Amino acid sequence: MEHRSHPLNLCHVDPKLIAVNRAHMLIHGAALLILIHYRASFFFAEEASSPGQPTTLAWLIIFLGELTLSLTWLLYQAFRWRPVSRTAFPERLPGDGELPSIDVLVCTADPDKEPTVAVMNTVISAMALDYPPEKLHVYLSDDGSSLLTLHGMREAYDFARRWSPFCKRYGLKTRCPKAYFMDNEDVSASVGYESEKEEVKEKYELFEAHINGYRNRNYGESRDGRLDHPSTIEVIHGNSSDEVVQADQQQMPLLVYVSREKRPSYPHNFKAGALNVLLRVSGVISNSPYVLVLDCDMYCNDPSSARRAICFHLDPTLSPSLSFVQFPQSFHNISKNDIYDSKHRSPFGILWCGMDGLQGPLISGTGFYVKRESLYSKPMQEANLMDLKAIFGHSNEFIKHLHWSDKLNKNILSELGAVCRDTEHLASCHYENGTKWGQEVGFKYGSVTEDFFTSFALHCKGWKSVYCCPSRPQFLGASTTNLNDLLVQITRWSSGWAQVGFSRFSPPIYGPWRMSILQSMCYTELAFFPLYCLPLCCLATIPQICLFNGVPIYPEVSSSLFLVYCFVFLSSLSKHLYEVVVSGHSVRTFINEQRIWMIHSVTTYLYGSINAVLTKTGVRR
Ligand SMILES: O=c1ccn([C@@H]2O[C@H](COP(=O)(O)OP(=O)(O)O[C@H]3O[C@H](CO)[C@@H](O)[C@H](O)[C@H]3O)[C@@H](O)[C@H]2O)c(=O)[nH]1
Ligand SMILES: [Mn+2]
Repeated sequence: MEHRSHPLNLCHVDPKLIAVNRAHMLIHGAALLILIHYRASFFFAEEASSPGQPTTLAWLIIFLGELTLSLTWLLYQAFRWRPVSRTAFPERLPGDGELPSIDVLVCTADPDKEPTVAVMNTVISAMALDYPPEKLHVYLSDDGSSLLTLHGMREAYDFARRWSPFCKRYGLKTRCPKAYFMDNEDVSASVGYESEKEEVKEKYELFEAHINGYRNRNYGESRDGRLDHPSTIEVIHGNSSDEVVQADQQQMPLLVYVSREKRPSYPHNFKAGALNVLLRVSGVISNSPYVLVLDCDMYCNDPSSARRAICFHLDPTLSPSLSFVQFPQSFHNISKNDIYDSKHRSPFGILWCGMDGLQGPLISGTGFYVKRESLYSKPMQEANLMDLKAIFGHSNEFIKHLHWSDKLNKNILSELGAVCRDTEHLASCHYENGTKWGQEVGFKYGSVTEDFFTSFALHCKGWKSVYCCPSRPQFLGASTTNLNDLLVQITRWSSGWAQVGFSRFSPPIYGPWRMSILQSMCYTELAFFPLYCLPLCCLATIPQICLFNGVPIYPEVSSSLFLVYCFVFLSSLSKHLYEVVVSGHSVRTFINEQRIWMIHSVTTYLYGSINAVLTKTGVRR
């Protein structure tokens, strides 16, 4: 009863929105059927010219284009079928003693492109999450294997020992120091706040100066080693001489630096490879049942995300089948007139809410709390040792930990050297040879968008996910804001999605047997929407050529079918406009989104699709 009257979370369904969506589906769908009938009947009409005639060819191309667009529209309706939103009540969680522990996995790859001070701000913000420090363990994967990053971690640990107690003492919301000092969030009128703030600010400036000084002194640091280096794992210890820190004696979250081995002859599988190494290393050190994944450029903007996520993970009805809780990606560098749609409004504002009402949203790369067990696939209890080794590799230590959960290796701090030596082979590049890492366990290899592929695999296995979207962004990062970077990024994503679409796990074939038809429609739409490039390229050329050559391909203005064409055009635009406005955005956003969608369709989606086809056929490696 207690649980029913005070649930840890609520799911809200908006009947009005659902009614609008479904009514629109019906009317718009009927209009599309009329148009398809109109096109199809041309080919059966007696006066139709023979195949090969320019008119027939033009009609055929336009028909195929319109059919593809109609099919994409149909798939898209799955997102509109039952959108929901959710609220979590962290204040209703049990006491700290009963909370499960959490491992935070942060990835960084290149200290030139991802400035070390910013990466450390992300690390510090994660260490300052509102969660019992003995139950929080932060791991940073450094794919660049840079001494600067390792040095930055030591500096970050020392600064965090001053910073976290300060945040907790005054209940600060912004726990990323750089953002806090920039925003000038003044929350407390307590005595001593102002002077302590000044002191901490000084420490922060010193911390920045130390890292930048180190970088300048070692500017010549060789870059050759990035693709060729052994693994390094180090548990970071404080070395602070700060008196306040010495006196405070507050417990800090465990902080671990991990740089996996890389050799030019071994594929490193990008971020998925890095995350799998972190899963193994954290699995033998802290082995928390829940894992938060963060990109190094996305800091924790609100300390309550961990407790919010745990509200879903501890919910007795959701918990057994719940794999992950995804928070939206929000960005701090978006201008008011976001001409390139850098904030990705549609996925985070519409699509993920739609999937949340089905089986759950996708992993969005960062800002999600996943249950470790769901990434390990099979139930461990029954399997024998040889089977487990064939799946997880040869580490006895790692396999031993599969059976324990939530037990921090208490000896870690005393036996630190030995543990690190032991874990180093878990981070070696041949550890995964002959195992199921990247296929059946961990993050999936085979697509540059490991997040899309991994969530598809999880949903296929019957796991669910939820989308939590509180009004204050829980995570904030930097988005791509110039056209060049954006085009490169979306080409990469399109290629990754299409890679899954063309693989043997293709959602329309592999999905419907393993998940609901609506959920697999969502995945199909996402995997194949780079193919928008085909109808868009046709429609951007054929009608114009026909017009100049006097070939009629649309009904005459006086025909009633002309009205149906107008209706379909206006109806799809007004539905888009409605969704933009209802989500609190302006007409300008609508115009920007229309424009960038067309730009993407004939550029990035096209290149991404071509790239996926070339990779599939082996022309490109
Ligand atoms: O070999 C690599 C490559 C990347 N990364 C890290 O992965 C993260 C994402 O990479 P980035 O180059 O920033 O890609 P984006 O396109 O910005 O990332 C988006 O798209 C990716 C692929 O879908 C997701 O993994 C990300 O979470 C999502 O933010 C960053 O922290 C990188 O440091 C590695 O650790 N190792
Ligand atoms: Mn990024």
